[in-house]
Amino acid sequence: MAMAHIEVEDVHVRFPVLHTGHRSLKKALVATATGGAIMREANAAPIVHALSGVSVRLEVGDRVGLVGPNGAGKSTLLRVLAGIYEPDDGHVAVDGKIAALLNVNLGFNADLTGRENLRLRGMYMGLKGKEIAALAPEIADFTELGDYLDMPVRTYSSGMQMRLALGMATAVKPDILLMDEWILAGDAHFMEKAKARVAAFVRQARILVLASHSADVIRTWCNKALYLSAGKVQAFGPVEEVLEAYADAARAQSVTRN
Ligand SMILES: Nc1ncnc2c1ncn2[C@@H]1O[C@H](COP(=O)(O)OP(=O)(O)OP(=O)(O)O)[C@@H](O)[C@H]1O
Repeated sequence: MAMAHIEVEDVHVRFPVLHTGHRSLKKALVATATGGAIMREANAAPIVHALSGVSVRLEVGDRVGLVGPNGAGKSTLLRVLAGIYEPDDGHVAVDGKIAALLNVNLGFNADLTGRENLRLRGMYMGLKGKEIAALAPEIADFTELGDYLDMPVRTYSSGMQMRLALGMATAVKPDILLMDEWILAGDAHFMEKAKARVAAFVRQARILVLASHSADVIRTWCNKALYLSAGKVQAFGPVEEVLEAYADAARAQSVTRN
């Protein structure tokens, strides 16, 4: 059986905040309580330190919920794992076939049709033309997109794009699945139909990384949790322990604020 693992070593991601009016923006950013640490240098644009020395190793069987306040770095970490962002410093090694269901235009090329996007994504995942062609009817059936499959993706609603992404990802059975929780909240009819398939698909992944603000979602799908705050790992371990650490920190912060 194919092994899968993820090794993240001292990863840093920084975003320069480019804006013509960055002097006043700088003040506004520094005043915010949440989000990555903001660094200021004289006469330079501020830099958001979205991930700041993140290290973690994930093995087969790890189903990890990413938790933390807004701006903690959860989406950034998912994008680094998906290869969408390169770390500014540090290393990421990923072994295994990855599928990323992230809410960033879902990685589609808006000018290509649904079918063309499926082909591209299949190739990106290392499938051969014949394998993609063999999957196509099942995906078409699952997505219920009908003639829309031959229309450019820019004509799709966000729900339709979600169906297309989900149809493709669930057909290819990735070793490693990276998800935002939004995917678990589609329109009622479609999710009713998709539920069994999504559940089976999430379970078959050898490693799952799921960002969510819902403790219930984390408890349902995960066996570990990683608590990020200001781009740093605050806790990593069994779900209940980490959720407790996060809840304690949130309580402490609300006491300090009041
Ligand atoms: N493209 C970008 N340009 C500039 N700053 C960014 C960019 N993407 C993220 N950031 C900043 O990086 C930090 C981490 O953001 P990220 O989206 O990873 O947080 P998150 O934990 O996913 O938040 P949420 O729970 O609100 O979705 C934040 O301070 C955010 O403002």
